[in-house]
Amino acid sequence: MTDHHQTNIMTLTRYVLEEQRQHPDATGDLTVAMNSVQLGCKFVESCVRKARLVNLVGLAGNTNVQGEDQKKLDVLSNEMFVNALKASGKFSFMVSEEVDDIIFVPESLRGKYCITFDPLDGSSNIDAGVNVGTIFGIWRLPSGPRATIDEILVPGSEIIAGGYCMYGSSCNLVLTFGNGTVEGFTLDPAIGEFILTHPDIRIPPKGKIYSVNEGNSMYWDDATRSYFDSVKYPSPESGLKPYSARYIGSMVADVHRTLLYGGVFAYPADRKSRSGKLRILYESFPMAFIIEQAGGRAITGTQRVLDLVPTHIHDRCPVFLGGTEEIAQVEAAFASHASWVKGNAE
Ligand SMILES: O=C(COP(=O)(O)O)[C@@H](O)[C@H](O)[C@H](O)COP(=O)(O)O
Ligand SMILES: [Mg+2]
Ligand SMILES: [Mg+2]
Ligand SMILES: [Mg+2]
Repeated sequence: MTDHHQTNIMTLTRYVLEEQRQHPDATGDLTVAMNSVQLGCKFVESCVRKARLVNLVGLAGNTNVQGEDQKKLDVLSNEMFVNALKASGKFSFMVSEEVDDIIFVPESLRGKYCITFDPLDGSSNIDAGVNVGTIFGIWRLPSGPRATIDEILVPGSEIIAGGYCMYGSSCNLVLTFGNGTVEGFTLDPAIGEFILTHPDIRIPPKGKIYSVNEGNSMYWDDATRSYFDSVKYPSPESGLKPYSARYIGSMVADVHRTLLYGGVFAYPADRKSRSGKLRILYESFPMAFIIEQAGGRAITGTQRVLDLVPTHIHDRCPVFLGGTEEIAQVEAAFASHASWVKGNAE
């Protein structure tokens, strides 16, 4: 290293290659697959930066399977990811938030993985220039190119890689392969490479921030209300201070802050959205995987998120994720209001 320049840098590609070397039977397929993910993220990052200047803000004029109005950037990001991922030759099929059905890759380009992704998360924020992101999960298909959809309608714990990229004041890609570490990379726009800047991220067991759309609180169940009341109005005897509230409305940004600073992020079920809002395969599972690998927990209120088995590709689930102490308190709130939950499930 010279005075100011680090020359032995850990890029994302180098990191993935080094991971691969830990596994003597590895074929390099995951490295190639990750390169196509990186390409998609760099493309979206570049589009997000110039969106206002090149008229990439606003609606595309279509709705997706969730009934959401697609933004121009939702559509463009989706197309970029689909093309880059297909071209890698490592995926047999894909599930995207923006595409109603499974995307099957042409036979000649099929590989042993499936990828699920939310190409642009938090897209309602895009027109205001607020942080957005991409979320992805990678799955090994036991039957490889001959796999059927059943091979990803499996418990979330079978995911093999999860990550997100946040297009914010900097562009950060956070990734785990499930070996108990979560690594954070920052894009150096000068060389177009993601550089390891946040090695081995650990979520604090207890934080000071809660993150939830409180505008939905009139629809909450008693367990959810009692948990959030407990962080806002700690009993005087406890000597605890109330938590601060932070809510951006981009899951990637809210989870990223929770991962780094600690606390709790939630999108609970409520009387309006009986399964919450976040989609299991490409929002809840990858984020739950990252949070668990960083030492935290992710639950629906009553169940570990990664124990869920979706029945449809766009299924949703409630999510509470954060530090171990916060999630133990959420669990306690749901246990003590179990009768409410049971009564409503019937
Ligand atoms: O579900 C999300 C949106 O995803 P999307 O833009 O559709 O990929 C999350 O990013 C946000 O956490 C969520 O949209 C915030 O929802 P509200 O609080 O506005 O209901
Ligand atoms: Mg959407
Ligand atoms: Mg999303
Ligand atoms: Mg999206």
